[in-house]
Amino acid sequence: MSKILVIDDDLDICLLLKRFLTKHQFDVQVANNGKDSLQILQEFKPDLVLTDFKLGDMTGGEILTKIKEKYPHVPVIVITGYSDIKIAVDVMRLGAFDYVTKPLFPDEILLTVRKALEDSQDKTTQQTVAPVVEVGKTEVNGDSLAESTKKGKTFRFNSEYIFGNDPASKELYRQIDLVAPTNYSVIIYGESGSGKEAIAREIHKRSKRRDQPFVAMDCGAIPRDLANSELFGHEKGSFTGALTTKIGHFEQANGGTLFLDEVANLSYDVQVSLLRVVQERRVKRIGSTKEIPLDVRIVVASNEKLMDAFRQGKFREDLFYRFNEFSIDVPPLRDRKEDVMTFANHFLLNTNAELGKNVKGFSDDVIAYFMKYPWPGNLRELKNVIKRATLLTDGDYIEAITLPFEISNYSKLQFIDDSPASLPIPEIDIHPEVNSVNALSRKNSLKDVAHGAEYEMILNVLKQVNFNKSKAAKILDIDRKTLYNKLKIYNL
Ligand SMILES: Nc1ncnc2c1ncn2[C@@H]1O[C@H](COP(=O)(O)OP(=O)(O)OP(=O)(O)O)[C@@H](O)[C@H]1O
Repeated sequence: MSKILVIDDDLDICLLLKRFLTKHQFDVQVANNGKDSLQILQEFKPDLVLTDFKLGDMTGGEILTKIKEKYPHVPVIVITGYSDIKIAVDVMRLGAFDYVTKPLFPDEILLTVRKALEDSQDKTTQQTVAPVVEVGKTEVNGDSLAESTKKGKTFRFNSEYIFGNDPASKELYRQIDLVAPTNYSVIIYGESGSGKEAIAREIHKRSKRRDQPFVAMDCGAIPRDLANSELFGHEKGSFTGALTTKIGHFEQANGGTLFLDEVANLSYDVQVSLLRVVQERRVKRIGSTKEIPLDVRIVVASNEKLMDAFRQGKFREDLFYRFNEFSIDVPPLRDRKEDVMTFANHFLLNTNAELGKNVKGFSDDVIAYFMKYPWPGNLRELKNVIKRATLLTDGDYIEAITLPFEISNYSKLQFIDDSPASLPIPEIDIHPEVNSVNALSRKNSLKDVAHGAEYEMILNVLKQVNFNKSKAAKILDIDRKTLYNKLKIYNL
């Protein structure tokens, strides 16, 4: 039975999550603040942590960093506020496995929890990903999918790679095709969630090493003092706390590919050791004199250009040149607009299979919103939006009401007015429980019209004063507290 630690300062949420997860055969403990959670972590040794981003005594970033310092292999799922996509991007950078947004939906939580546990198991057994499943470019064949699900053919969520049609994507895949069969080291640059790890796996799958292990290490999430032993391994008793012998990632990846995500985060000392291992193609576990010959292809990823990092003295120049045999720039999703619906359909297909649903596609409004929105969290954000929307959809098509506020109101939230002709904007859904399908039936009530006018007024004033809340409250002739309450209600 997998063990889960739930951290939230809201006792009701803790209770609900505990009940729900226990019902699904998990062993659950809860903590209501950061300090207690660290204590429970040590004693309970959970397989997974589900934590709210805002705790009374610590921020989500702090708690995440602390967990990752001590328990780098424990996947952490962060619960974020409804429209906190920037926070979501940040927590992913800090090493969260995934994030779920409020309001919480049990099925979504369960899906993410299962995926995280499955993924961490995969990592410990060092298996490579499931084979690529070819899917149609823009159409979702719900029936055949439901059929295959019925027949018990399993589609692993998140595990299939698809190719887009945007010229930027075509160029990207041409480069993958070129470099994959070689033994070159590769640097993959791209924003968070843009698909760097997916590309590294694809390179591995298309190489002669495909039957050997693919090992991924998130250098951003590993604390400095653990990085050496994670990479190179250690012998039992070689330092305090080395209770057993550990095989490092290099050895685990021997014959295959080692993927170092966020490589610029490795400390300078670790970079020195890394360079030695890469040059000599031999590794020694910490505390051992035995040299183990290596045949490992290295693929690294970084958010920032390594050339800049070495110019700033953060990254070793010689290591940069070792890795830079080939480099790939992954375009952000907003720069490959032609692919948005290809990926959307792909994620819908997968989510349908996961949930045993048969949602056929997207309404025209949704497609228009998707094309307009800049997707700061890239493919990861798109995937999460679709997971949630599919869950909320009872009909055949995903409707705008199931989208997060910041997507369905994106144009309204911009300073520049968009032409209404270019994007049909339905009424703003003013309720925090925007995802609730019931909200649809309330759209024409007098109360909603009043709320709508209030919302517009507040938003306009906020824009005028560049979102300075004190000034806005003054102009609106309300006190700051009232303004804050209204911002909360309107999810602004
Ligand atoms: N070509 C693709 N086809 C299908 N799914 C994809 C593709 N590329 C990325 N994804 C999915 O998008 C999500 C984000 O991708 P990935 O983890 O590779 O991004 P990343 O750039 O490595 O993120 P980070 O910078 O946070 O490490 C994953 O769930 C991944 O499965």
